Amino acid sequence: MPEDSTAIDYVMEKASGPHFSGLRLDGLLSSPSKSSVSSPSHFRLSNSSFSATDDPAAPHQPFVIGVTGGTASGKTTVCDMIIQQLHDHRIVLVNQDSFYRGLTSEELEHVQEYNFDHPDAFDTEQLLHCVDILKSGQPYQIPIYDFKTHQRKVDAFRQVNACDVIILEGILVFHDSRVRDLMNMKIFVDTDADVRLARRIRRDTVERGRDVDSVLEQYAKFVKPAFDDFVLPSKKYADVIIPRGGDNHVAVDLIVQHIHTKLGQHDLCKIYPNVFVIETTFQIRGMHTLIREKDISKHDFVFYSDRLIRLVVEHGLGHLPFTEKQVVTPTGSVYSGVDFCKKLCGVSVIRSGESMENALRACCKGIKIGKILIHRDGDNGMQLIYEKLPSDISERHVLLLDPVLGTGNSANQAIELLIQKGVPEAHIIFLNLISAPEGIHCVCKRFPKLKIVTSEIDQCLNEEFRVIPGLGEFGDRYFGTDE
Ligand SMILES: Nc1ncnc2c1ncn2[C@@H]1O[C@H](COP(=O)(O)OP(=O)(O)O)[C@@H](O)[C@H]1O
Ligand SMILES: Nc1ccn([C@@H]2O[C@H](COP(=O)(O)O)[C@@H](O)[C@H]2O)c(=O)n1
Ligand SMILES: [Mg+2]
Repeated sequence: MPEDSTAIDYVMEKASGPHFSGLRLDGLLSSPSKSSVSSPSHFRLSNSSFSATDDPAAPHQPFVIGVTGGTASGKTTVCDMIIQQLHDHRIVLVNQDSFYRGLTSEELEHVQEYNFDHPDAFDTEQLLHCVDILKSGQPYQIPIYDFKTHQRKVDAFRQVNACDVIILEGILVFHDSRVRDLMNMKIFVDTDADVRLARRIRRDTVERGRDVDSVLEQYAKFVKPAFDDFVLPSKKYADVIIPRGGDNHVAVDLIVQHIHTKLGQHDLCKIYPNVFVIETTFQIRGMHTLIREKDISKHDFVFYSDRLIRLVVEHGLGHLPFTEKQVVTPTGSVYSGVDFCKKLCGVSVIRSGESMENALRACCKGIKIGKILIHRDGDNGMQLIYEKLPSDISERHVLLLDPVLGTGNSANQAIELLIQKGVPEAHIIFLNLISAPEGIHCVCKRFPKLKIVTSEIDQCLNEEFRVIPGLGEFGDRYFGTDE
């Protein structure tokens, strides 16, 4: 909607700007703000609030973030920003509003007298139950609340599934200690009361079917007193206070960074249980450092790539089924061991996948290796050009070889072909050195039963669909065609 410079909230937004001195991080950042003398820190990150994920005994507990603040302070806006920036994680937003009790017909007749800002207006037991269920890894059907009718929808729900991060947002989520105690991080969105009132007038008249008089009346009678009685006193529980809500990009970025750190680097493995990143060591990091350097010699690039490929191949082979086998040792004793899976083949995606064939041959004597060539036709349109696969491939486990997983489009095309040839999805292991998160999402969403084994997950793809930081065109560097 275009900004109307005469609208009351536009005037208030503009007026509020200079009154805030920005953010302060205790012990990390400080601003010469005048507020530092008289008020508590505007922005505080507390380490103690991350006990759930710090506890190694509870590695799969979702990280719970509570977001509160007065009405129209920008809670939902801040949550949306966090969700957008934490795109690598499975996140669910649970709004306290969804747990408003539906009004009885008698209450509806006197709706102007109903206090929607009092803790009793919410079914907090049900909210607690919802978070409990989500924390146990099960889905939950969240009610859908209608602010126009003051009722919940009778037979419609919003299903939310198990997740890594739960964001719990609402005016009174810090009020009840049982709800507060569920949270690993507590955020208070702190926006001037006059800005909030202006926003609320606009929102409630545009979206919630109210007229200006009723909004002002409700505000004076219930909203403001409840803010003073319940919301503002809960500010003391906050780990992070965000002045100016969604306008405060610096604060939101810092929060997101902090959550990223607390969740660890390979959360994609938690999202997709079939993604395996080989355990990192300084040797592995050292080899990655070498092959990623743009000026490394071709010889060294090949040497260290081969070493890494060998590790990925060995790790991938570890995911194959085996049968038990006993042998007699030269001492005459019996050793109870296992026998390798015999029905196996490799398939390399030409050309860079061919760089992985030698490592596979070195590990699996006489292994059959097929080939697939996919032509990149625009950004998404992949075209299969050539395939040569073992005729009995449907009976084999397949190690699909491609050193870099970028968008996932060509990988999906190759996997699709293998499935068409009768290979069960669960019999495919996709091996690569470097994966982009976008590629992992793309492949795992479409083929959840397939396994991916990689040695590092990179940050992202850039606008040209290249992996960042990545290592450039692997095939050109490996086969020396970039010179
Ligand atoms: N920084 C901002 N500048 C202008 N308008 C905003 C800003 N943040 C939120 N709004 C608007 O104010 C209203 C209330 O914001 P919202 O995020 O829904 O607040 P809350 O969830 O705290 O009630 C919404 O209509 C939203 O579009
Ligand atoms: N039927 C209802 C239910 C709630 N409200 C008001 O909503 C506010 C909470 O939502 P925010 O997005 O603003 O946090 C709260 O202040 C209630 O007054 C309502 O008006 N009608
Ligand atoms: Mg909201």
